[in-house]
Parts: sequence; structure tokens; C-alpha cells
Amino acid sequence: MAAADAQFPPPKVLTYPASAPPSLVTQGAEGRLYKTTHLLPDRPCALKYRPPKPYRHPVLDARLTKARISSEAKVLEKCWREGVPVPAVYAMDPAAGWMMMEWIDGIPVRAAINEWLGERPAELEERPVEVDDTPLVDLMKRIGTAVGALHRTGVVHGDLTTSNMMLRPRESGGQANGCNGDDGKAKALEGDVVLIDFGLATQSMSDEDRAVDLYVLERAFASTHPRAERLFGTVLGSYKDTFKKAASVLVKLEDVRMRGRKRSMLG
Ligand SMILES: Nc1ncnc2c1ncn2[C@@H]1O[C@H](COP(=O)(O)OP(=O)(O)OP(=O)(O)O)[C@@H](O)[C@H]1O
Repeated sequence: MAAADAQFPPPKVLTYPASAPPSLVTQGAEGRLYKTTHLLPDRPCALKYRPPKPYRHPVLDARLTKARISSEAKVLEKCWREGVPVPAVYAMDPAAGWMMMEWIDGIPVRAAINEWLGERPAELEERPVEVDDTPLVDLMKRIGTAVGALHRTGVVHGDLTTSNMMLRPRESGGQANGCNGDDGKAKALEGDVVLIDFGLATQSMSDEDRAVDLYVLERAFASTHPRAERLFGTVLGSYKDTFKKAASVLVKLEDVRMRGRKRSMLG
């Protein structure tokens, strides 16, 4: 923590004595994510901090930071109340630029899929019928269910990618860590999908906004997991099963795809 402290001073709330020192998990362009504890030493939490930006006017910067933190917390709280799988918000101080939320164990879905696909020789993709894709198909279904629940709540994420989804191991059964052989491999994709990073989320009931959310996820699959792209229809299938109004969103998705294709043809 000491070296990081000198480079990136933590928010004041993290400078008070604690039984376990906070650790800096990620440092992005806009914000930082620390792992710390909330109230009890064995209750881990994530603290998202948006430090002041020296290149912005201080009054404008303070106003923007406050608005972003409170908007992210508000959307997360709405989702959590309505049963969408997101981290619970524990505390926040928008004026100081931070929000504390439930720590989600596990690894990003992106890493889990890449790990799982990475173990398979590429030539097997030519003969997909012979490959048992069940664990991947199941995961795709859980992704579609999570996104369907999100949209049902009236929230669009704004940056749906497999990096913004965590795969949280279930209490019983656990994850592949420490397991060996086929059993361990099958378990690598087990767990609950939890959506994170609501920094760009908005409340919206529009088919267009929802379709753009799905399109962003579809593109993310194409570029990050080209070998899993052919299974994206499974995501859309379970999205439809979860969300009553999905049919008109999927029609809109066709338009959004068409616009995307035109844009890429025009360069
Ligand atoms: N609640 C959480 N529990 C565990 N890890 C988390 C949690 N929230 C975020 N992370 C980890 O921290 C990383 C960064 O978080 P997040 O994406 O919310 O921040 P960011 O990209 O800096 O935010 P923004 O896009 O709003 O600027 C995530 O990719 C994830 O690995």
C-alpha cells in the first residue's frame, strides 16, 4: 500500500486505522477500485473512488464526481432491490468521490471463458459437434438471464462486456480452483453471473437503448471470444425467456446491427 499511497493518495476514509489494510485492485482512467472491509474485519468490500481530476475546473469536477457516484449507487440500489444480480451498496460519500459495495468473489466472466476455451485446440472449432459445450452453453444462458433481469428493471448498463460480469462461485460446490481433471474443468464455468461497473448505466425502458446494450455485448463477444461467438444466440434465447418485452428489443437489435455493418463498411 505504501508505494501506491505515494503515487495515488487514497480517499480519507481509507486512511483511518483498520485491522486489514486496504489494497488497490485496479487503477483506471476515471477511478480506482480498492478492496477493504466494511464494519467487520471479515466482511470484504469494494470501494470505488473517483479522485479529483487536476485537468478539470475544480467546481465542475466536484459536481461531476458527485453526480456520477450518486447515479451509479442509485442504479445499483434499484437493481439490487429488484433482484438483479449486482453488488449491494454498503455506503457512499458522493461529495468525497467514493462508494462502498459488496465484494464479489470469483473472476471476471471474460477470464473464465478464455481459460476454458484456451484449453481446447483451435482445430476442434471446425468440428464443434464433437465438443461438449454444455458448460459454456449453460454460462451463456446465465448471462442472458442476468441481462434480461437488468432490462426488466428498467436499467441499461451502457458497457456490457464479459469484463463487467463476475462469475461468483456458489457456496456449495465451489469453483475449479484446486480441482483437477475433467471435474475441475467442467466446474470452471460454474457460478452465478454478477453484473458490475454501472458507471455508464442509465434508467431506460427504450427498445433502442436495450438493443444497443445487447449489441455492445455481441460485439464484445466477437472481439474477445470469437470462438464462443457462435453461441451468442443462447444468450439471446435466455434473455427472451427472462424478459417479457424482449421480442421488440430483438427486432430493434436487427436495426442496430444493420447500422453497425453500414458504419464499418464506411470505415
Ligand atoms: N464489487 C466488486 N467486487 C469485486 N471486484 C470488483 C467489484 N467491482 C469491481 N471489481 C473489480 O475492479 C475492476 C474495476 O471495476 P469497475 O469496472 O467498476 O471500475 P472502472 O472500470 O474503473 O469504472 P468506470 O468504468 O466506472 O470508470 C473490475 O474489472 C473488477 O475486476
